[in-house]
Amino acid sequence: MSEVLFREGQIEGVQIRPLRRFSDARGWLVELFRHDELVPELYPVMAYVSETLPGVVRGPHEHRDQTDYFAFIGPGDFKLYLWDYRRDSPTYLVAQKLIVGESNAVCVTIPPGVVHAYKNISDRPGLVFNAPNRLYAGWGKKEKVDEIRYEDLSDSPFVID
Ligand SMILES: Cc1cn([C@H]2C[C@H](O)[C@@H](COP(=O)(O)OP(=O)(O)O[C@H]3O[C@H](C)C(=O)[C@H](O)[C@H]3O)O2)c(=O)[nH]c1=O
Repeated sequence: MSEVLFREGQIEGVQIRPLRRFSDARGWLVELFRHDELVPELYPVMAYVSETLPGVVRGPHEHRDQTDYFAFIGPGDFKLYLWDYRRDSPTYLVAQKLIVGESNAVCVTIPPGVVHAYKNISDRPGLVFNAPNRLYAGWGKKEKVDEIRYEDLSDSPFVID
């Protein structure tokens, strides 16, 4: 599989939007998503938060049908890796990397077929919020999970540096 070669660029259909931190004497507040800023197809149907320990990577994964809506707001900074693996995409085989989180609070929508992973590059546990447009394992958790996992692929083209 290592013969797959990616070039760096911006991936079609991935949206990266800054999140505004409303800070005051009490602390801060960040809006995570609003239906008036999303197309209906991307309206979240569930949300979860995960903690990732320093130096740890989650992914690479892709979804067949689900769009992920990640919000990286801290604590912690992450290196986010994206690889366009959609044969019908104008940016097929484009890879994109960015630093997100405490130092760059953003939300990122990742369409199906875009392989993704993130690594906590901080020296403390980091949090990531996700509000996807599909239910994990379907209604009542009775369906197959919509994900293709590449973590254990030998000679993987999805390189985490
Ligand atoms: C996503 C999810 C997971 N789980 C359970 C299943 C496992 O027992 C446990 C950890 O889930 P998983 O191993 O799938 O987590 P990661 O492999 O780190 O995947 C995560 O990070 C990568 C980068 C992603 O893109 C995924 O969307 C995100 O789930 O939580 C649930 O019960 N509900 C959920 O919605």
